[in-house]
Amino acid sequence: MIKIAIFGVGLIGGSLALCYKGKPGYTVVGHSPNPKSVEKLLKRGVVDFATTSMAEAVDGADYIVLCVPVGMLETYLQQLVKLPLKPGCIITDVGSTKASITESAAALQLGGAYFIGGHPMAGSERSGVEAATSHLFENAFYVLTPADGTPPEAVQRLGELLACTKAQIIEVNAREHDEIVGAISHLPHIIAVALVNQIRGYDATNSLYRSLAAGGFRDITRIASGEPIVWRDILVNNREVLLRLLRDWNGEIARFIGLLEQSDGDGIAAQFRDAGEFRSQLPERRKGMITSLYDIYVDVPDHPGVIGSIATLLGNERINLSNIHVSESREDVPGVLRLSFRNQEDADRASEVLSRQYAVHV
Ligand SMILES: NC(=O)c1ccc[n+]([C@@H]2O[C@H](COP(=O)([O-])OP(=O)(O)OC[C@H]3O[C@@H](n4cnc5c(N)ncnc54)[C@H](O)[C@@H]3O)[C@@H](O)[C@H]2O)c1
Ligand SMILES: O=C(O)C(=O)C[C@]1(C(=O)O)C=C[C@@H](O)C=C1
Repeated sequence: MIKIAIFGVGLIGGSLALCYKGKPGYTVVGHSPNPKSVEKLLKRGVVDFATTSMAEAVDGADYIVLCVPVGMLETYLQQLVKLPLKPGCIITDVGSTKASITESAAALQLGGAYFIGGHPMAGSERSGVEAATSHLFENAFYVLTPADGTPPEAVQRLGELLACTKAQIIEVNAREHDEIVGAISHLPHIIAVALVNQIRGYDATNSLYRSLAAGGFRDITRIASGEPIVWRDILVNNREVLLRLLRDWNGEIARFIGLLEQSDGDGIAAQFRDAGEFRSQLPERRKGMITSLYDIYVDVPDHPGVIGSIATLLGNERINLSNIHVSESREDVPGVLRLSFRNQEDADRASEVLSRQYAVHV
């Protein structure tokens, strides 16, 4: 039996737990310092066992996964290595920054255990175990940041464990990770929050701002609803990288101010062209997505239950849906659903079944 101890069973810890819970050969133990949370975890059935005791959680554990906010990682690691750990035990984390924890771990005496930093490039603006799902990591990149000197066998063992997440494992240097993820994740979160707060200020004296806020504002600001403590810790931890990125951001904004001052329409259009071209090259369907999915598009009327009836039609034919995305959800406009399948055969069969009732495009 492989024992996995998860510290901090929230969105990410809970989603990881669900990847193993109920799979033969695995036992998942959840830890929380709070007895009420322990009760909740057991009640929700996210873990096999839950405890407030660190020692009990790590006793005999083959893997320990730290899923607490970045600001708590080092403290947890220091406490853990004082406990008797199973020889060969692999400790990993899921923190959104990697340099500081990887460097702290390298400076600690881990006994017979190994630390390998980890970061699944998937998540949500939601938080807590209520938002956890076993599919969260499917097709996403999962970054590992082993320090120099970590035995390759240990990295391989962790990769084998994480295969259950259906994510694509990739090794990246911890500092390079923080530079890149600072730019593609942390900076966008700052921009989203700053933008929402700018509009919040205008809305304070005229609530038409919130009333008229439509798709564009929602699309760019979803991530402004991230969990405040989680994001506080990430930004403070990656402060130096972010200060550099924000100075570059000021340059981008200054460029727009200049173009507008000059009424330089061609310059503005060129900015949109360059951005659109780069954006069209991003993996489209989901952050970090790497494997191809096979898509079909279905026009659907805007009424409740339509997604359920499509899922039922597919379920009746035993066609597995991998992903579903609502492309248009305004009240007055029929929606377009993008349905993704694992292979062309499933996509073709789904197309045939659904086209009996709906307009289907491939
Ligand atoms: N949210 C995302 O999109 C995302 C994606 C990838 C990685 N991460 C990383 O995953 C980790 C967890 O984030 P999350 O989104 O699951 O957050 P979450 O709030 O859903 O879960 C955090 C968990 O840690 C516990 N916790 C919070 N503060 C604690 C403290 N002081 N002491 C002990 N436990 C504490 C909470 O009770 C909860 O169980 C963070 O390090 C974050 O950087 C987040
Ligand atoms: O999709 C989201 O809501 C996320 O914020 C996920 C996201 C990201 O920025 O892409 C956020 C933090 C992570 O550490 C990894 C992924």
